[in-house]
Amino acid sequence: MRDREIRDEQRHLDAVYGRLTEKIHEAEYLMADAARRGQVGTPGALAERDAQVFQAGLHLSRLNREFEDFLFGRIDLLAGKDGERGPDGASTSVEPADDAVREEPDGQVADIAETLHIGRLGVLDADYVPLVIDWRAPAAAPFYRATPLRPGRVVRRRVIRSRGRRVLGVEDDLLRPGLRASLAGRELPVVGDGALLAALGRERGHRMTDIVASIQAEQDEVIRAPAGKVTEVSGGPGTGKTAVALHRAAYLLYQDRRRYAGGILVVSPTPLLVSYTEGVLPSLGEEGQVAIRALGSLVDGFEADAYDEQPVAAVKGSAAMARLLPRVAREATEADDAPDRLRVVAFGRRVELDADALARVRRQVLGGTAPVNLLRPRARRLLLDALWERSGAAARYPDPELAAEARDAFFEDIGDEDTFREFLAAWWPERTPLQALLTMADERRLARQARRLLRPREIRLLARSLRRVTPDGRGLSAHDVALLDELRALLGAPPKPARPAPGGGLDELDALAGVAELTTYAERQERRAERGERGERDEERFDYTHVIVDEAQDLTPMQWRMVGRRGRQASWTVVGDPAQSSWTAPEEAAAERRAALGGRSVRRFELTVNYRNPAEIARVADGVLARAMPGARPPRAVRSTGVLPRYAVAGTEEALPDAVRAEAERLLSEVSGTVGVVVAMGLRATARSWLAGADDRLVVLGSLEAKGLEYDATLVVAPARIADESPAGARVLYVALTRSTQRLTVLSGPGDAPDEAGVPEALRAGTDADAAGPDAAAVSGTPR
Ligand SMILES: Nc1ncnc2c1ncn2[C@@H]1O[C@H](COP(=O)(O)OP(=O)(O)OP(=O)(O)O)[C@@H](O)[C@H]1O
Repeated sequence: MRDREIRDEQRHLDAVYGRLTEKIHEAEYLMADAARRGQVGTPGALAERDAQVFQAGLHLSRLNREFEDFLFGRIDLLAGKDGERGPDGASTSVEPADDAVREEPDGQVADIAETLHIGRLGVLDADYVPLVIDWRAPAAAPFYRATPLRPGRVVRRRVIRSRGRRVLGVEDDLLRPGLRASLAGRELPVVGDGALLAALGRERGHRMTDIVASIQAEQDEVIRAPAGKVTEVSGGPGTGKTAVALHRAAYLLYQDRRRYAGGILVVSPTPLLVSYTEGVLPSLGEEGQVAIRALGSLVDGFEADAYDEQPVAAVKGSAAMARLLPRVAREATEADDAPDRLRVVAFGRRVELDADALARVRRQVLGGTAPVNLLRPRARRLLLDALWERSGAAARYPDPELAAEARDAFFEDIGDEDTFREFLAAWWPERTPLQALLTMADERRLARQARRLLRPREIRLLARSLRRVTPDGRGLSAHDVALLDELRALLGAPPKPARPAPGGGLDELDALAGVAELTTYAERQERRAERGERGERDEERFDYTHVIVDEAQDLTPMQWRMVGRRGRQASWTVVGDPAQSSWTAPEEAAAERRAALGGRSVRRFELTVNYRNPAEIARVADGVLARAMPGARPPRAVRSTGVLPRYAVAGTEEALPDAVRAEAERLLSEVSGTVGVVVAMGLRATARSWLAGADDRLVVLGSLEAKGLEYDATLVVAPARIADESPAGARVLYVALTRSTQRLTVLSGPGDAPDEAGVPEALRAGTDADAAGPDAAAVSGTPR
């Protein structure tokens, strides 16, 4: 029966590829036709050509891609209630018709009225009959949502596994097990079980894969939630928050491409998580439509390449910085070598402003409300005012009209003089955010500015950490980047250098027709890079239509402010888990988060199933969670492997390197996929040197870098050092323990106080809290 069913699906897939081949030929014809039009040369024809090339090119690149599993699902449905059909050719009703199921003496019977195949893109045959329904289309929703409790019209759900053009296998679920259904006169067959579990057990690589074939009902609710306002998703580790957020981006694009194309920003905590996840959207057919950026690369022109230790991070991320930075920005114009005297010649006499007079004018200028760099015209005017005053000329013109005329002439003459202009440029220089940030490395100056905002120790830490930043922006941390963004807003953009007149074809088209609509985000990025090479700066984007924040529990107040600036008009999807937060002042962050989301109403979802960790590993992590966040209810692990975590001990500091190597080797031999070695941030570089030259399936990570990632096997080294590294250390340890899909080894070092079974103290304590029972409080990895 299995072979017959596979042959049936193969026939369908052949028909789909047949149709795709026709579409590819159509698209190629359109491309060739567009090229001919290109020779006409009028702007209108060019714009039309560009649109056509864009559409055809998009189509071609999607169709030509040999998707591993272009077609992955099928649902067999009862007749629908209203019998209406939607634009994709499928019936729209979710509920079965009243007479769809017949009662017979030996039970319920029904005929399958409609069969839909679900895939990565929709494909219609030449008669507009759907061969494949796009997974994001409303008609595909029952594939993900139907449950035996609420089956709707779905009788059988089938997951189809294929490679290239070959169907390899099928797995069925019966949603109405009591019903005898027939399809084309034959009883509906059911093959295999466990499509989800098969997906979860597969080996992991260094890139995340999509989950379209096995999205679960609670996840589907989030993916398809209406886009208005704020969609907030909480859930413990491994519940699919990141996966769901990315699939939601693809769904929004499908829903309203005009609105969202190129306008979705995904904010990720680390560059590692960016590179881990960035393949998912292209695999869903959305190449280059979504900007995925790490917090440290959110401000154009800067790239964080350094890490702040926890006490420094705590200062830089805190809301106090939002009060300190305006002072820094205001004083950033005061250069050490600024002139302290202004001399001009007016009416044949020397007129002069001394240091005191200049200081008075500076205070007056700063009374203005514009960003600091934009106050220069005000500075010019107030300096001229002061000079006019000082010249005493006003007294010579009793008639107010004549006085005003003389004053205007004075302003014009003096204002245009080279000496005055040079003075102004030196006295009120334009400052870049980086220059302003670097002024904070001066501890004495910072101490004055930060009075009553920071403690002396905090001031010292801050100034010291900024001394590592070079004038060209190397040595910045992700926290510094948020400060730069704040300073950029406070200073205001210096006037842009005049753009060269539009030259090449595409730029010209942009200018003509606002063709941004017609080009892909990737194309625009490429051109942006080209412009960058030519030394032209593009304006940074702040007008995203949708902002997705991953690992939202970790954003500091200053980072919320930075992200908030990019989504003033946007709708939001915010996913996170407070139990994994490495940030220590949650209330402060919550206030800035509310401000960033701009008071929009919030729709909350919670994911409750852990798809990553086997139950054996989840149990160990749950113990640590109970200690890190008493009362938190962990997510439920769906599978078990029968393999318990392993505990190993290195009794001395000297024994640690060999033990790490041995345990890492052991895990490499036990799994065929990736191995992550997680150590305290302070041990990163050393641990990398211990494992230099190891198999490239192995990665060494600092605890904070492990956020969001997963490995077939994880080695957690010296847990107490991870836990002791910050006040949020126990939560960071919880993150480290929840990275594995198959195997976990915990290696105790000196200081971990392992018991005779090798279980370190940090993991033992959890069992006490376990005794309080799982229902100790109604919290599940996240507060309700
Ligand atoms: N419905 C699903 N079908 C198959 N795999 C799934 C499904 N949901 C989640 N997964 C897998 O579970 C793993 C965890 O997902 P993901 O990284 O999105 O979780 P998360 O909630 O973001 O975790 P964390 O909080 O630890 O960052 C991934 O490998 C993902 O592919």
